[in-house]
Amino acid sequence: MTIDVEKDAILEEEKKAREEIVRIGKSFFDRGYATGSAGNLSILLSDNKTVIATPTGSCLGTLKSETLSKVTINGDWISGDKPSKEVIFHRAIYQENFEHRAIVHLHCTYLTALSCLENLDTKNAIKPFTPYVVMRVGEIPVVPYYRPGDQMLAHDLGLLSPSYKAFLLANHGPVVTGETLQVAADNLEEMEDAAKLYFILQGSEIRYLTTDEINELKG
Ligand SMILES: O=C(CO)COP(=O)(O)O
Ligand SMILES: [Zn+2]
Repeated sequence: MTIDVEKDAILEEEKKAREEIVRIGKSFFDRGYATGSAGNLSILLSDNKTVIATPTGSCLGTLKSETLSKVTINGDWISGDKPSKEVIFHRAIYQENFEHRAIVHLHCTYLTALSCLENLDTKNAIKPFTPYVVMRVGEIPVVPYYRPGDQMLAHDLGLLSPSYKAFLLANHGPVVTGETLQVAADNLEEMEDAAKLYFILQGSEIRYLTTDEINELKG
């Protein structure tokens, strides 16, 4: 590839990433997964150095492609509005595992409710009772509570990043990764539905999947 063709491909990739963030942010907001200015989204570009992220305080329903934040994976703010205060943990997740290409963090109702329960199993927040969460994300470790934007969130998520695809921040909400932003969004929706079912099933005796059934899904 000549330098010009290469440059065009990079610009095209960045344009698509920006459009994807705007489209998926609006979809989350329109369907009630995101409210007010909570939550943040990001995509790591194929250079493994550049992250396009939602600006701090932005409403996911009204994002603008040209004002999204562009930062380096090391934390330098290149352009756009001021990045999300959680970009620090998005960067840590990418830095520790390049298989994660996009991240969704929301305060969606059921997963956030789940994150507020005492005595969660910190190794896996959703004990499997349906197959899809197991198939799509596997186990979901719980990160202890820290205030939003705290460096410790980045520290803990960075340590977990090589081994997991999704995480639950205690008393806060989910962080979900994917090989694309659409995959991360689909993973989050599957988790949100499982958390909803978990609350609907309170008071009923749940038949959890057996170890054999879970292992078969991990295949
Ligand atoms: O969800 C949020 C904090 O955890 C929102 O923060 P930002 O507006 O800085 O992205
Ligand atoms: Zn948050």
